[in-house]
Amino acid sequence: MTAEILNGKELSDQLKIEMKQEVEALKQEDIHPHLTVILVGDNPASKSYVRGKEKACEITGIASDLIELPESVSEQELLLVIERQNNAKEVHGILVQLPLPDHIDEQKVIHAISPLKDVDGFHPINIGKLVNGEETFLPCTPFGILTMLESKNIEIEGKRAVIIGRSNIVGKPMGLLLLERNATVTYCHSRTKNLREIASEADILVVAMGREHAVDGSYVKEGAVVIDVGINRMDNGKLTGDVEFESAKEKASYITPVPRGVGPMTITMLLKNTIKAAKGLSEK
Ligand SMILES: NC(=O)C1=CN([C@@H]2O[C@H](COP(=O)(O)OP(=O)(O)OC[C@H]3O[C@@H](n4cnc5c(N)ncnc54)[C@H](OP(=O)(O)O)[C@@H]3O)[C@@H](O)[C@H]2O)C=CC1
Ligand SMILES: Nc1nc(=O)c2c([nH]1)NC[C@@H]1CN(c3ccc(C(=O)N[C@@H](CCC(=O)O)C(=O)O)cc3)C=[N+]21
Repeated sequence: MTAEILNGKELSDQLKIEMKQEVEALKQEDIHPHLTVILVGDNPASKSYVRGKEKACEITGIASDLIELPESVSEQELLLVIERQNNAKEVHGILVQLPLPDHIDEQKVIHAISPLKDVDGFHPINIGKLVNGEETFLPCTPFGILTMLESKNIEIEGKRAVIIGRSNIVGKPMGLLLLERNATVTYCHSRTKNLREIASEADILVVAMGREHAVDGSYVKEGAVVIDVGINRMDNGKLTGDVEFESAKEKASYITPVPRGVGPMTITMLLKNTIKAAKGLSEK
């Protein structure tokens, strides 16, 4: 089998056209969706993601502010900046770009963001809702992956899903979302034994390890759906995933490329959550 490529860039572009119309309609009702992105330090990768987010906001007509703080900013000062955004009526969504410098407690910062403006879906209240299967802001990367699966009518119910990676922002919420949709979910991580054996039982294999080409075709069951979340910069400057694309493609039914796979969908779901926040707050 040779896989069909799940083009996240193309799907993102389509969704952005729909969102642009939705934003225009909201503006008629005097609701102006507005996202604030807070960037600490000048990590080049973070800067590049943030630029992507600003561009996507511009395309869809969402207002975006970027607050850049120096690497040396104190935790207290950052918390104050967040508090101000929590209280700013015109701001619907707040995103603090991760990772943060070592002297700042990431969890403390995530706790400080109003759950109503937590468009990343990282606040413990929103994670709790996700665990309970209640309506909430879905974390953008898993939400984007789900949207890609749905766009191809890929069945989830009853399927065996294997997630490699258990981070709070990707692996864990991904498993919860698939479980909610009645998949049988297995989490793998760095202490997992027989990774290849477990992975090759998956109907849906999600790889979020942050290790260039750690998974190749020998980990993929014939006909499986392979989702590559990894973003790794190679020595030649190009981006590549956690999956060795060529050999995995020969066995999969669907596969996401890197770049132009999951990454663009993550940003698009951020916009979706911002629109949702704008609608929610306006109802109050
Ligand atoms: N496309 C997108 O939109 C996004 C892409 N990313 C990318 O996805 C990747 C993962 O990100 P993130 O979840 O934040 O990463 P983390 O580094 O937080 O987590 C990596 C996970 O992979 C596991 N892992 C590492 N090595 C192995 C191994 N040899 N065998 C099995 N499991 C292993 C770790 O296990 P343990 O817990 O035991 O340490 C951990 O759970 C990165 O490349 C990141 O850049 C991230 C966010 C969004
Ligand atoms: N609070 C917070 N929320 C996040 O959602 C968040 C974060 N912090 N920190 C870092 C990770 C990573 N992430 C990506 C977003 C888009 C692409 C993306 O668009 N990638 C393009 C390539 C972009 C390029 O060429 O540089 C692609 O895969 O095609 C990748 C990765 C969001 N993250």
